[in-house]
Amino acid sequence: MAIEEKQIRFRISDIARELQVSPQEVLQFVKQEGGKVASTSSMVGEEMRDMIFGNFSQEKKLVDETRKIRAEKQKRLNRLEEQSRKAYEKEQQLKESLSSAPPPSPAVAHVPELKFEIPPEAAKPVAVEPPPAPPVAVAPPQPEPVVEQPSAAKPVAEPVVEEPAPVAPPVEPVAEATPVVEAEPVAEPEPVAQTAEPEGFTPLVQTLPESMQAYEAPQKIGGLTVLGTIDVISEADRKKKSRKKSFRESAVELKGEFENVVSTTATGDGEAAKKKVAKAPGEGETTTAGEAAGGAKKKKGKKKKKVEVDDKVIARNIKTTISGMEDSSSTGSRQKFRKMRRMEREREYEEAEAMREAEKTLMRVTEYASPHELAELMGLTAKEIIQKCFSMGKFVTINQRLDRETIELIGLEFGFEAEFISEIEATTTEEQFDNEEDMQIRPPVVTIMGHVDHGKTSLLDYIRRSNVVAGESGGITQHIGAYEVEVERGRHITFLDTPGHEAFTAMRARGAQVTDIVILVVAADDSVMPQTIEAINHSKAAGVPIVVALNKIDKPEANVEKIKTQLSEAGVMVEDWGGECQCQEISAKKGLNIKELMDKVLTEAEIRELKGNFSREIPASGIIVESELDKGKGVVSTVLVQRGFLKVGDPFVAGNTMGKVRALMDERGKRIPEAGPSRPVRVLGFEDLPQSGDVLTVMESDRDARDLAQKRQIIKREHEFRRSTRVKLDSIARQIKEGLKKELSVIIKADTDGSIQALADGLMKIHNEEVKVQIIHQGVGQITETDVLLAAASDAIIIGFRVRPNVNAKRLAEKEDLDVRFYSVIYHVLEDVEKALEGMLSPELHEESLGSIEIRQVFRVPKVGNVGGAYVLEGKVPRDSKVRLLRDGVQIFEGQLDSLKRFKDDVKEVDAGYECGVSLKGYDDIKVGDVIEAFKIVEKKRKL
Ligand SMILES: Nc1nc2c(ncn2[C@@H]2O[C@H](COP(=O)(O)OP(=O)(O)OP(=O)(O)O)[C@@H](O)[C@H]2O)c(=O)[nH]1
Repeated sequence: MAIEEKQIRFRISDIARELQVSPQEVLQFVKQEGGKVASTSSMVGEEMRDMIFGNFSQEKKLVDETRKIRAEKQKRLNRLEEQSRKAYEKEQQLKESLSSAPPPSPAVAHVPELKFEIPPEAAKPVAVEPPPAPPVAVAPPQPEPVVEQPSAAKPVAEPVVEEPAPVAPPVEPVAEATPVVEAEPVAEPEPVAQTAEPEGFTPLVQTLPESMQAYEAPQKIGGLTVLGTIDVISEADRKKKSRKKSFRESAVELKGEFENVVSTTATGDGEAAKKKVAKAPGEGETTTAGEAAGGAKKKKGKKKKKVEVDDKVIARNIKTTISGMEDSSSTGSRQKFRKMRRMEREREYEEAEAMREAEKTLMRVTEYASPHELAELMGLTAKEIIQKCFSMGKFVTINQRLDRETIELIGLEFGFEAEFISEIEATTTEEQFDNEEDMQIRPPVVTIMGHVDHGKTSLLDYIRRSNVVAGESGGITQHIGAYEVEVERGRHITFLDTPGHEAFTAMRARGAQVTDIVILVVAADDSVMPQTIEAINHSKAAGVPIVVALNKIDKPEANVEKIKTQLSEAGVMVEDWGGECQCQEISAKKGLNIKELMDKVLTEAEIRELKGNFSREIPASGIIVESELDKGKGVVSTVLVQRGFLKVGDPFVAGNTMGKVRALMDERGKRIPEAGPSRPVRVLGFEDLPQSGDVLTVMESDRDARDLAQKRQIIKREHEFRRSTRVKLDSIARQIKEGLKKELSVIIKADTDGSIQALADGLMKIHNEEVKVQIIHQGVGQITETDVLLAAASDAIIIGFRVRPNVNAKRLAEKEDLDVRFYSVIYHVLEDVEKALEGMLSPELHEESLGSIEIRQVFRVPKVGNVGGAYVLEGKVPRDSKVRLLRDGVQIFEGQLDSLKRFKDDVKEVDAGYECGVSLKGYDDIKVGDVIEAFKIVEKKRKL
């Protein structure tokens, strides 16, 4: 256990998230696999996790693929981002270096031009003086300097230097500068420039006001755009749109600012500007602003265009790349999923086809059928069967009962596969078909379950007393095992008044599924108790929905939330907790909210659209709920009609007995002529006592009924006479080999929760390719009749770990021929199961019970210790036998008797029904009510 506790555990919901499937699905799977989990927040071990992954392998594959695609996509995005970041940084660097270093290399050519704006150098006045500027500018400098000035830079300096004071000059050069630039190549007079530069340039820059320096940047940015474009285009073709955009926007902004200044400074010379505009269309103001750029204009225009084109390309590229990635992740996976679904459907179809094919050659037959019966089933003559048997070396007569193997062989010879069914199944009248128009909504059949004292009887009593059909006096007084109540006008519910799950399971054990809905009563002032868990397990095993009734809410100590939590841990998630089970707080004693509870039951029934065949033409059928032998009336049975109408005078078979309906009575003892679907009715007229769960079927005639009943009796007798088909640990391997078993169902009863946990964990790990272990129920405490019934119904073995069955359970287990095993060492359990699955179970050490004694009084005897005044309940207890002391079915001590007396005399043994005095060797803490079980160990050879 210690080791297991250290194991890594995983939450079901986390696994589900990982697989991207519904947690409920995973929970269901874990439960199917026998995992002891209550809710999706329960934890499972590594092994179960692997099993889950195995089961949801397709989903896992899909998730992994999607994840891979996503990772790939992310990687590519990161790469893109990195590249664009680098490009952006590069641009920034360039921008900075250009704006901080005015006269550097190639672009420098333009830079000086920008300084034509020197006008502002005259600083503030500039702003005021713009108007005077134009005239001045136009007049003097325009012609001369322009022509002479070779490059933009030099002329700039010149006029400035030469005409320091006037504000206007600066403007002119700007205006001219542009044309000059265009004329650039023409310009020769370098010397001029040389002289001008040294004086004017430096100081100018230095004196430039900050604002102006800021304006320089835009100009360069004009160039920068170009630079940036080059870089961005070449390097960052996968640049992230947004970042690029922000950069471009900022550049445009700066440019805009610059243009404003320029346009305010250089106003008049529209023609030149116009020319340029014409040359570089679409640039509008930008082009006008670019006037200073002269010869660079063309280039600029071109480059601008290129930038745009490239931007589009980049945007497109990014878009395609991303959409491509999205495609592969979402559309791609969707396609895959669709493909998978299609394949799945195809597979399902193929399977169904194969099933249909197999059905054609399937022969449903009882064990020990005769050649005559086989011939009928296969559409042959009995002669053919007998001949075949002869050819196989078997000499049979027409009515001789054949064993299983022979039937299988004969079937194979004629191309049929034998499926063995019970005598009742075999003799159930042909398959019944229901016409759609005969099907009508029928009342739900409800069983109330819950722990002792949680209020089942009180609830049933209340319902019986109060919810009787309006207008009728008195409630239902007699106990008949089932009754129908009218909850509201026209809406009925049939209650199976067989509290506890014994009846429920007993019926199921006989193949009768009667209950549609289970009301699980839990006392809100108590907690979810062992029987509550049992009821949940039983309902789930039968696939019956549960409606929870949280009872005793009138009590101040009622804690509804606590119960809901415990229920969720037990695998019942109530609706307001997001589960599927409806839940109603009630007080059975005070009759609080019972109507609401009934409404919920009806809602549940509506959801399930419970329908019955209400045709009067078909032979009715029903289930025996309870039977008794009445001194005056003979056999009286409560029958729950399931199909058609049961009428007085109908001949019928019920299990192995038959009869004719002499009288029908309702729950109040009133005679009625007929009873339809979901109606419980008392039936008189049976020849013999039928068993709960037997199916009653109306036959054409008395004779038919008698024939069928006799046939069943014969088959049953043969069955009983032959071997049992119950699953046994020592024969499971054979059954696996024969393909009869695919899983070993186990019920664990143990002394403590810890033992159960350890056992369950250990057993869950045992599985091989052909078979797995499934724990269908587990609980603390002695083995009860309910456990035995559940084992019988589910064909399971019972493992008692340091616990024993009570007397009734023991009897029932013997009667049902169930394999109940007792252990006190976990390792032995696991070893036995493991070996059994491999067919290697060694000769079994079988324990034979000799008898049991109940302690009824305890005496303190000086020097001896506690001595029990006891009574032998059953068997014979020898003095020297091994014994175990049981308290409430749980083993407290195992050892030997110290003394066994009758009236102060030591005796060798005491028989059942006699009193005696006992003491145990090495243990004297005996208590009233303890049971001492005497047994011996015998070695039993393994059956094959
Ligand atoms: N206060 C209160 N007591 C209740 C309520 N329902 C039942 N009881 C009491 O709880 C006790 C047990 O109720 P039962 O109806 O006998 O319980 P049960 O589940 O049928 O018990 P078993 O038949 O022994 O399995 C009785 O004393 C009831 O009076 C309720 O709603 N409120």
